[in-house]
Amino acid sequence: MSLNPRLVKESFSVVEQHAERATAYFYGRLFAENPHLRAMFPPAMDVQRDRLFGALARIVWSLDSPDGLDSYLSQLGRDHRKYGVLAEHYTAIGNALLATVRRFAADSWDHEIEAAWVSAYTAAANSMIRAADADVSPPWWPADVVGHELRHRDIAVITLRPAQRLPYRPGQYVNVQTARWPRVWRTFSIANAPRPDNTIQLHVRSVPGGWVSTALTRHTAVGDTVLLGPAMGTMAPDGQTGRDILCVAGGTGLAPLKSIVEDVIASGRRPNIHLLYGARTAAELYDLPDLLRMAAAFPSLRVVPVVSGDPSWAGMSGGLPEVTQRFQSWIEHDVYVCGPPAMVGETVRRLQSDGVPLSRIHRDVPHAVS
Ligand SMILES: NC(=O)C1=CN([C@@H]2O[C@H](COP(=O)(O)OP(=O)(O)OC[C@H]3O[C@@H](n4cnc5c(N)ncnc54)[C@H](O)[C@@H]3O)[C@@H](O)[C@H]2O)C=CC1
Repeated sequence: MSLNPRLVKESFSVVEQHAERATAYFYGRLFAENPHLRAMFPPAMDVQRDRLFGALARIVWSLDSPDGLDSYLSQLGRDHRKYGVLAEHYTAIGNALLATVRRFAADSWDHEIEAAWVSAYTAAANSMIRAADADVSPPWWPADVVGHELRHRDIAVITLRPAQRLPYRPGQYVNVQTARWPRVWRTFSIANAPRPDNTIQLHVRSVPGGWVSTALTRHTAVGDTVLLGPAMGTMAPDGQTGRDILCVAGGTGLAPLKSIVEDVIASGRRPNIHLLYGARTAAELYDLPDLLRMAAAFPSLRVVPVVSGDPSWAGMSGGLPEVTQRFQSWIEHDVYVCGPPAMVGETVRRLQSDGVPLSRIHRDVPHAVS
């Protein structure tokens, strides 16, 4: 059976128009046919549904880029070990997925499309299973909370010490589970470059209705334990380019960029680094004192705090996408952008229209932080 990305993409673009109903149908079908699998999922399925569809969309639209797809599937396969997923579960999931796309793309469905989906799913599942089987690291890491600072009424900087070393690259994120909400995992970026004592820091804003973010900011203290999944994500710094660096950080989107900045500094290279760090109010610039200390120690780092909604702020004011354009040209820079999705999208659009090649702009795919 050969892969036929075009047929899979065409039929998926029809299913995408009914994303919400299709994911509800998928899980309904999966649990009706395999009731024992329900216990592997969290009680509330809303975020899980979005995640499934996001991952599926990313896989389908990358079918023509085998290298990127394979590394994504390998990460996904390794990450799924923390749910206790076994090879046989992929058959149940594949059956429910096929039933779902068949139903929602019914008008154009035929044997050829069915064969294209079966072969794409089989290849994807095999990549995930292979990566999971080959992984000798733990499926998850218990980590002690060794520091908890509430820096703003709903933003905490939390320091964790995993029981075993958790390997990661700067710019990556981890899934986190708290004792308060078993089986509910949410992603947060690691905010520091790897340290000799293995501690990692997370920047967490509690969002309305956010189970894990609220548990971490309001109901977690030094001495508690959380669980961490393996590190994921592709926004790693490219040490080879020798170019200067621009980082544009919105709110707690600062976390992965701080890790990248620390890593560049630790590498001994001294490119000029501009870090534009934006918040709505001055009080929400929760990490500014620390960033200013870093800038004082490393003159090649320039930190510019930017506030978008506080008339009493005497420093640079405005929205990050527009403020980014007030400086010199960034055409020769490597650029990293992280923060609320709309801010990231608009900043990238403006940089691109100013002539910064997309290949030098790094952003990670959005992930649920709640
Ligand atoms: N905590 C973490 O580890 C990570 C968080 N993120 C994401 O970063 C974001 C941080 O959110 P908050 O701290 O609540 O940020 P926020 O809503 O307080 O905004 C931070 C900055 O982004 C700007 N901004 C917000 N919405 C905008 C829009 N529509 N257009 C242009 N600019 C806009 C604001 O003006 C401000 O400068 C979340 O979306 C989160 O998912 C991303 C990666 C890691």
